[in-house]
Amino acid sequence: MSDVEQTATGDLPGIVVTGASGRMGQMLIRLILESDQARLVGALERTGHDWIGRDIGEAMGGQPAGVQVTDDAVSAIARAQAVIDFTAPAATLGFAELTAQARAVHVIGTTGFEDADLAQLAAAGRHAPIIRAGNMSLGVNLLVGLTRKVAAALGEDWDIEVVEAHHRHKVDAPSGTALMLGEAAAEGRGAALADLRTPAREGITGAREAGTIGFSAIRGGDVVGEHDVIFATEGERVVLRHLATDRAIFARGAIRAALWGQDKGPGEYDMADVLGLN
Ligand SMILES: NC(=O)C1=CN([C@@H]2O[C@H](COP(=O)(O)OP(=O)(O)OC[C@H]3O[C@@H](n4cnc5c(N)ncnc54)[C@H](O)[C@@H]3O)[C@@H](O)[C@H]2O)C=CC1
Ligand SMILES: O=C(O)C1=N[C@H](C(=O)O)C[C@H](O)C1
Repeated sequence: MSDVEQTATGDLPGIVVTGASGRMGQMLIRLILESDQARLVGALERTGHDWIGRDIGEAMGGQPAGVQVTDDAVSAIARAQAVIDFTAPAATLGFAELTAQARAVHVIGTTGFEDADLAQLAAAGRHAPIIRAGNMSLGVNLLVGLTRKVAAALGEDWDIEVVEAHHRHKVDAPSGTALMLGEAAAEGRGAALADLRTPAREGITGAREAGTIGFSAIRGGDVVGEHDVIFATEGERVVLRHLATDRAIFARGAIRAALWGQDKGPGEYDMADVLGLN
């Protein structure tokens, strides 16, 4: 590579990918290596993972990428303008402290947070931009707006149910996307989801309580992600549906968010901000 090319590449925002060997981690690394708008400056995995010390391109079965997989998050994040993080809640909370210290953009795709975790993320967001969404795809973020509108237009005699399906490896339920859709439906009804949410049903549950929002989760095979918001009343149903068939939709959204965040101040943002849907 010539000096001119090196300088041009060096000016691009440097991105660290956490959970580098994961389903989303590998997809992100592939797309960043192909991108002419960002460069890969780090690939993080958990301590003890057998990819630590290997070139990430080779570990993924391809050409060398010139970036070694590491568990040294402090050093990797110190080099980053953005960290894209699809791991697990405990790991993400640790990375949020480091991105706050490094003043790097933290793009969080991880799902399954408890309320206390979200309070910790809010604290980190006072030092650097955090962009978090349970789903980074354009389609789902459009569906969120539609769900809010339909819920606002239909009265309480329309029952709302969110049904989702994912691959057999998924560890959290309801999915982050299902919760986004449920929150949008609740907002449309002028309420908080916590006040309307009905968890998964089993046994003699009694009849459905009017005005509540129900959740059901299916797990199996290699389903990438499917979400239905069902509005049901006597005699008719409206179903809003999103089907994901390729994880690239989430990775493209996350990279777009990392670039969008480069000139943003500290704060918590979501994909509606990134996509200009607010
Ligand atoms: N917001 C969105 O658009 C999407 C969110 N997700 C979420 O992203 C998360 C990950 O999903 P997948 O990639 O399918 O899971 P995965 O299990 O394939 O990958 C997670 C990776 O994180 C790594 N990891 C765990 N702790 C770590 C640590 N402390 N340091 C570094 N690496 C660590 C694991 O070793 C693993 O390689 C889940 O919470 C999932 O729900 C997934 C797809 C889209
Ligand atoms: O774990 C997954 O795979 C996915 N997780 C996100 C979620 O919890 O909604 C997004 C997508 O549905 C895939």
